[in-house]
Amino acid sequence: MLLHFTKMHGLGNDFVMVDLVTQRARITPAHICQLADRRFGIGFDQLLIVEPPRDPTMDFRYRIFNADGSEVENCGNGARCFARFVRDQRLTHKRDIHVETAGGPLVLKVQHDGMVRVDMGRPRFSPAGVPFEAAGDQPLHTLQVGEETLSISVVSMGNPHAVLQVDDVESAPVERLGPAIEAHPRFPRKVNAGFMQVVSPSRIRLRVFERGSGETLACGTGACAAVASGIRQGLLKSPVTVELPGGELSIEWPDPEAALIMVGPATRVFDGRVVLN
Ligand SMILES: N[C@H](CCC[C@H](N)C(=O)O)C(=O)O
Repeated sequence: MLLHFTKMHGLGNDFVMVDLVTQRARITPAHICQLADRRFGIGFDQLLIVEPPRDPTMDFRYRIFNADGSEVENCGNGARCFARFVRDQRLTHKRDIHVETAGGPLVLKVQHDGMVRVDMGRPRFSPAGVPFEAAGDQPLHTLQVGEETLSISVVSMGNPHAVLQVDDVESAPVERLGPAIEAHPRFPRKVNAGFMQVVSPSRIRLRVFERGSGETLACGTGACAAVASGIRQGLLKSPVTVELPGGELSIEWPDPEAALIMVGPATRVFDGRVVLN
């Protein structure tokens, strides 16, 4: 069958968007891996599938799949692209969009300047909520990775994050430590590994080795997790500009009881049709 799709990105974190509101298709894990392949398929960091809502008070449901086919709970850059996509596809004319995700409901606002504002919900630090095997909740945990003893913070943004503070993101050993942290046995559902350099209380530089997709040019939930971790440790003060390899995000977390707010771009690249075998 032929499947219509749209290619989008949020600061270089790239997505294939599929509208299953006006199309009907059964997309299998094998299809997802085929479509993810940057030579034999289309290529993406995540596949985002838009469906009618299950909860009638919501506007849509959207499902998120990593390049390895795993379904996940939340995707910050993807949420912004989803909001732009449903308006471009004329599936809604709303600017304030309520969407169901596996990680819970999100409220998105498409601003008149084209940027998208996402209420990303509250960060959760309890190890059980990440999940991460640890005796209790604390700002920093030690994690043994081979010969190295790392000091990490753990945060759930609906999806799991480990944040490691580094002196310089450029020289951080992301290729080596990223996969080792991602698959560490103390993270029963694996984890996204963020490498955070604090530039000032209002600016960080960040690289993220994403669970199920590898290092990406940007990670929205990773930016939120890093800012929440930095504020909790007294290193940062809201609002914080997060400088990622693909560009900048603005993250606000005005107080510990509040939700994190992320504002950033969503870019449409091309529309296409793909054969699903
Ligand atoms: N790899 C992530 C999902 C995508 C998150 C990222 N692309 C973002 O913008 O938040 C995970 O397995 O939890």
